[in-house]
Parts: sequence; structure tokens; C-alpha cells
Amino acid sequence: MADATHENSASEKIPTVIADGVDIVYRVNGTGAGRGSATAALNRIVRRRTAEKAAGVRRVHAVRNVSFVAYRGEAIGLIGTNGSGKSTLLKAVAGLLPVEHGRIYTDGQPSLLGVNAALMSDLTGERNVRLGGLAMGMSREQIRDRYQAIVEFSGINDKGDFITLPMRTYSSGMAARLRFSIAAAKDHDVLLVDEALATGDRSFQKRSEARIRELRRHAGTVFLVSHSNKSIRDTCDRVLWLERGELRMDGRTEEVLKEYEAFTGGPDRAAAEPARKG
Ligand SMILES: Nc1ncnc2c1ncn2[C@@H]1O[C@H](COP(=O)(O)OP(=O)(O)OP(=O)(O)O)[C@@H](O)[C@H]1O
Repeated sequence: MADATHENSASEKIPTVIADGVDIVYRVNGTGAGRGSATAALNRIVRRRTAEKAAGVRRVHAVRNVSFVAYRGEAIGLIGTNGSGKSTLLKAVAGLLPVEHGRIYTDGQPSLLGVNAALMSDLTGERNVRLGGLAMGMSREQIRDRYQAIVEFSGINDKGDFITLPMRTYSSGMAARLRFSIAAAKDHDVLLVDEALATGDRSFQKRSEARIRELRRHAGTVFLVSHSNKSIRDTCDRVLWLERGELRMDGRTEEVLKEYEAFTGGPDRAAAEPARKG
């Protein structure tokens, strides 16, 4: 679907993402006394840290001291039980969330699947393909050349001429497939995929996995968040395992999944709740 511009091998070891001691903290307002009052809001602005508690601001420390280096040509799986910080870390790599401590360096523009190509439900699939392409920095000519391939890849028209209907008429699976197809039409420096493979049916999943392998060959780095250990095995050669916001393991896919499956109690039981510790 996309041009093969240049081939790279992981052996060249060109870093694309460096996370150095990253901490990410969410602040949730209105969880206690003073909720919504003007004084509480003013407090939050003026005396942030000390006032946070008094103003009912709860801190959720979602990612703790995470460091890794990702290289060009790698496909890296992000695994961990529910709430372990995978999506949060992905958003921070995409530049959509600030880090509390530490730094994230990226080479090139990271694209979080589905966000960079934010689709509009009142516009037709066709318009969204074109706008999404422009939003990702493709030229009109490139979009024209790849339009047909994007639509075919998405499979949106398999059951009728849906691409000319507004996106609000699509099922959530169809919308997710179109988002993936648009995002995957471009060769990304760093492509961040969050559970997208879980949305389509089996044949679409197969196509997306093949496309991720292709994107890897064409130089980019791919991050994939998934609860399907099979998808991770089929797509990734390296895995980062996050648990309670901490990087518990970083290594070859098989090595990490073996430990992870022992922890979660078997293959693809990964969505289980982590054991609570005090
Ligand atoms: N917008 C938010 N505001 C406050 N806390 C949040 C927010 N988003 C996530 N969190 C918290 O941050 C932690 C990490 O959440 P995150 O969504 O990154 O986990 P995850 O590993 O992607 O989970 P899942 O596998 O369930 O998708 C959780 O404790 C969650 O409750």
C-alpha cells in the first residue's frame, strides 16, 4: 500500500524513542471538599502541590520511573494487566501527555493510531480518508494514489457502498478499521497502536498484522498495546511489561511472555486484575 522508501535493519541500532526515568501523574479534580468552588480552583492554580489535597485533587501516579530505548525497525509490544499504564505511556510517547519527571526523546513524528487521523462522524468515509491523509502530512497526490488501497484494506465496502455514507452510520468496528487503514497508509517514523488489532474481525486482524510487519521493514518503529498475547507474538520481537506503572521486564517476546503468562495464569488471560498490594 505504501512505498518502500528505504530498508533498515535493527542491527544499525538507530534510536527512535528514548524514555529516561519517566513518571506520569494524572490529577483528578473534584474528588473531595471544595469541589468546584472558585476558591478551590484558585487554590489549585496558586499553591499547586500543597493545595491539591485540600482542594480535593487526587493524584494518580500512572507511570513510574520507566526507561527504555527503542530502535528503528523494532516492533515492541506493551503488555501488562488492566490499569498498568500502557495507554498512558503510549500517549506520552505521542506527546499528548506531559511527563512529571524524566524525559522522552523521539526521532521523527510519532503517530498514535486513531488520534492523528481524528475522524469526523458527519463526514463520509471518503472525506475522512482524504482529510485524515492531509492531517498526517500526505500530499493530495499521495492520497489520490493510495485512496483505493486504503478503502480496500479497510474492507468498508465489502458489504455495500459504505465509504460514501457518513461515518456515524458505521459500526464501531468499521470505524476502527477505517482509522487503522488511514493511519497505516503512511510510513511512520514511530507508529503507536493501541489495541487496534482487537477491533476488527479475524481477517482484518491478519491484514493489520501483516501491515505492521511491513511498516517495520520500511524503517519505522511500531509500538503495540494489546491484551492478545497471540497478536504480540505474531507482531513483536521485543516486549515491555508494565505492572503498576513500573517496567517489570524488557526483553525478547518469548522470554517476557513466558514470565507474564506465569504471572497472569496462562496464555491470553492477561486482562485479569493485578493482585493488589498495599
Ligand atoms: N484520564 C485519567 N485520569 C485519571 N487517571 C487515569 C486517567 N487515565 C488513566 N488513569 C489511571 O492511570 C492508570 C493507568 O491507566 P492506563 O489506561 O494507562 O492503563 P492500561 O495499562 O492501558 O490499562 P488497560 O489494559 O485496562 O487498558 C490507571 O490507574 C488508571 O486508573
